Amino acid sequence: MRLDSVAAFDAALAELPAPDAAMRAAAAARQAQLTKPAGSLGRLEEIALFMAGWQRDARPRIDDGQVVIFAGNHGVAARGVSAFPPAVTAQMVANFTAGGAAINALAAAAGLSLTVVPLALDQPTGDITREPAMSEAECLDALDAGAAAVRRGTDLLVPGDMGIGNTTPAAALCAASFGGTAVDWVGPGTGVHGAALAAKIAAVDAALACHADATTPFERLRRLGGREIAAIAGAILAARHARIPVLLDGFIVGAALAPLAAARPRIVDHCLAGHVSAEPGHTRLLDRLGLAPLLRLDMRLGEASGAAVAAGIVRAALTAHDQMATFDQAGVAEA
Ligand SMILES: O=C(O)c1ccc[n+]([C@@H]2O[C@H](COP(=O)([O-])O)[C@@H](O)[C@H]2O)c1
Ligand SMILES: Cc1cc2nc[nH]c2cc1C
Repeated sequence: MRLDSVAAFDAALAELPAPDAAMRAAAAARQAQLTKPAGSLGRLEEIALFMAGWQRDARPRIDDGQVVIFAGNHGVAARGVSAFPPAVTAQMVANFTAGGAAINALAAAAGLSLTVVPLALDQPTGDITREPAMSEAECLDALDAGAAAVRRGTDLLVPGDMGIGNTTPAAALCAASFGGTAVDWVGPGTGVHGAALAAKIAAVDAALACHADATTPFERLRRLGGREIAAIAGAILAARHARIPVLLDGFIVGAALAPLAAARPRIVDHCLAGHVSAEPGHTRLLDRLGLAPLLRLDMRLGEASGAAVAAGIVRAALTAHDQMATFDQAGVAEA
C-alpha cells in the first residue's frame, strides 16, 4: 500500500480491517479438542487464536517472519539527550549489515529474516524543541518507506528502530498523544542521568510547548517524531491492511503507534506486545495502548531485540496448536 499523501495515510487509519472471525472460531474449536484442560496453556492459547484470525488460517504458522529495522537521525540529539554520539546510528546500521548486532543473533535464533532500512542518515530531523522534525514530504517519504519495506507473504512482522536520541521524540509523542508532562515519559534511554537527564526532560517539555497545536496523528508524527518512527508507523499500518500480525518491540516502536492509537485505539488490534522495556515510560505506554507484554526481561536495546525473543513464544504457541493430538486421536478421556 502507498502512504504517499496525507489523505492516503488518513484513509488507511480510518478504515482498519478486522481479523477473520470464522478462522478464529475454527482455531478455537480445534483448541477445545487438544489434549489439555481448557485454558491450561494460558496466553499461548490466545496467541494461537490471534494469529489464526489475522493469518486467516485455523492452523497459523510462522514460515516467513520478517524483522525490519528502520534507522534515522535526530536533530535534538545535538542537545546532549543521549549517552552516545549520533554517528553510532550509521555505525550500527553497518553492524546490522555485517551481521554483528544483537538482532542478527536473535533474529537467527527465532528463525526470522532481517531487513535494514536506513532513512537519510546524513540528514538529521529538525530539532523538535524549536521546529518540526520533518516537512510534510519528508514524513510521507518515511511513512511510505515503512509501508514498502513490508514483504509480501510475510506472516509475522517485527519492526525495530535504531536512532541515537530517539527516546526523546518517543517521549514527546507519548505525552502529546496520551497526556502528562515530560517527567511522566522520559527515562535514561541509552543511559543518561543527572544533568543530561534534566536536559532531556527540558527538551521534551519545550517540544510539547512548541508543537501544542499538532493534534492529528500525521501532524504529531511529522512535528514530534522522526524518520524511523514514522516508517515504523507506516509499516504497522501497511501490515494491518495486508492482515499481517505484528509483534511490537520496546518504547520507540510503541511510541510510533501512540499518535495513531490516540485517534484510533483499534490500530493495535493486529499487534502483540513482545516485551516491556526497562525504559520506564514503556510500562505506561503499554497500559495506554491496552497491551500486556509477553516478556519482561529488563531489556532496553531497541533494534527489535525484545520482540525477536518474544517471537520464540509465538512460535511455541503455534507449534503446540498445530502439532498436539486431540482427545479423540490420543484416546484420552475428556472432562
Ligand atoms: O526499545 C527500547 O525500549 C529502547 C530503550 C532505550 C534505548 N533504546 C535504543 O537506544 C537508542 C535511543 O536511546 P537514546 O538514549 O539515544 O535516546 C535507539 O537506538 C533505541 O533503539 C531502545
Ligand atoms: C551500541 C548501540 C546499539 C543499539 N541498538 C539499538 N540502539 C542502540 C544504541 C547503541 C548505543
